[in-house]
Amino acid sequence: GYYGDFGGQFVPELLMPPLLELEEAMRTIVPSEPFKKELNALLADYVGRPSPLYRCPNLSKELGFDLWLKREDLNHTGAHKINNTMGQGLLTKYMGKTALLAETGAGQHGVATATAAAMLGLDCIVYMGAEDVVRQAHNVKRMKLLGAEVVPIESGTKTLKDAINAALRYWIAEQGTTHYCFGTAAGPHPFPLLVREFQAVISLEARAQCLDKMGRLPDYVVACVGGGSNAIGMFHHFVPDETVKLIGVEAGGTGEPGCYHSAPISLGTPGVLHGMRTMLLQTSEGQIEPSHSVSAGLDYPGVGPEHAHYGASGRVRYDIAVDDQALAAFEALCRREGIIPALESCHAVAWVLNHAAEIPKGSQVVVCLSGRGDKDLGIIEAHEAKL
Ligand SMILES: Cc1ncc(COP(=O)(O)O)c(/C=N/[C@H](C(=O)O)[C@@H](O)C(C)C)c1O
Repeated sequence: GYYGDFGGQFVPELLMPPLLELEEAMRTIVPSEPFKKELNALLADYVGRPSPLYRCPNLSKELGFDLWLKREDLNHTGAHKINNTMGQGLLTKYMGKTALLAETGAGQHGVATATAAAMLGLDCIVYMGAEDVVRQAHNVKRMKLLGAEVVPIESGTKTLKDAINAALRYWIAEQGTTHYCFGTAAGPHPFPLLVREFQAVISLEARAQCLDKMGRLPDYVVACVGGGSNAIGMFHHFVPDETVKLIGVEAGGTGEPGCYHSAPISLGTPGVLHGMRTMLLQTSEGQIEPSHSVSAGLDYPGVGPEHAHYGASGRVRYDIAVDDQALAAFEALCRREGIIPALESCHAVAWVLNHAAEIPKGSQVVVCLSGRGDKDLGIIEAHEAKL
C-alpha cells in the first residue's frame, strides 16, 4: 500500500488481523457483481447519484471563464462522505460484522456513517473531538437522531487527530464485530485505497459530464484537501489526462505569520501518523503540532499518502487558501449563485477567485463542491462582521 515514498501500514500488531481481513474483503467482495449491483443501486436511489456538474452563470460571466461545480453537496446528508460510508457500510454487512465505528471532525462523515448504519441495520459509534462537538453541533444532533452514539474526546487538542487515536484503540478491542469506517483517504493500508475506490465515482461521473457538456476535458480540476478523500475522488479519473491541471487546496488558517494552519503538503515534513507515512505538521522532534482552520473538516495535521506522493511527483499543484478567503468565497456563492456551501469546499472556490488573473479567458474550471453549509452557520455567525 505505497504511493511513492508514502503510505504503508505502521500499526501495532494487534491491528493487523482486521486490516488483513479488510484487504481480503477488498479483493473478493468489492469487485463482485452482487456487491457492485447493490452499491450502485443505493448510490442512485438512496444517495441520489449522479451528482450534477453545474455551470455557475453569474460568477462565470464575471470571471471570463466557465466555473463548474461538481455538486456533492446535493448528495443525501449533504456532502461527499456518503459515497464512502455506503461502500464501507455495505462491505461491513457482506463481511458479517454488526457495527460501524467512525471518527469525525466536521461531523459530515459521522452523519454519513450513522446514515449508512441506520439504513443497513448496523450499530454505530462515532468518536468526535470535544471542540468539534461544539463547533459542529448541527451534525451531532443529526447523528443522534439517526441512532448513533457520539463519544466526545477530551484528550489532546480535542479535534479530529485525537478522535482517530481513540477510534483506533476502540477498534483493537472490538474488531470481531466492528468495522472501522475510516472517513478519509488516509490511515494505514488499505484505507487510502478503499476510500479512493468509493470516492472515485466523483471523477468517473465528472469526466463523462465534461465531455458531454463542454465537448472536451476541463482545463482545471480543483478540490479542497483535508484528509484528502473528496480531492482524490475528484482527481482520480483525470490523473492520466495530462492536459488537465489538478489543484489541491489546503487550509492556511488565518494566514498571519507563524499562525496555526492545516497545510501539511505545502508547509509540512514527512513523518508517520495514524498508521501511514505522509506529510505532517510536526516539530523537529516529530511531535504533532496543533492544526487550525475556520473549517472543521480541513482541521487535520496530516493528509492522505497519495496526495503526499502527487505533491512530490508534481502531478497535482497544492496551494493554500486562508480563512478570510474561504469566507469571501462563501459569501460569493451565497449572494451570486444562491448556494450555501460548506466552508471546506469554499477553500477550493477561493483558490479559483484568488487565481482568476492567471486562468486564461474561456477556460473550463471544475471545482468539487464537497458539501453544503448548513453545519457551518454557527461558525459563519461568529465571523458575521467579515461578511
Ligand atoms: C464537506 C466536507 N468537505 C471536505 C472535507 C475534507 O475531508 P476530505 O474530503 O477527506 O479531505 C470534509 C471533512 N469532513 C470530515 C468529517 O466530516 O468528519 C473530516 O472532519 C474528517 C473525516 C477528516 C467535509 O465534511
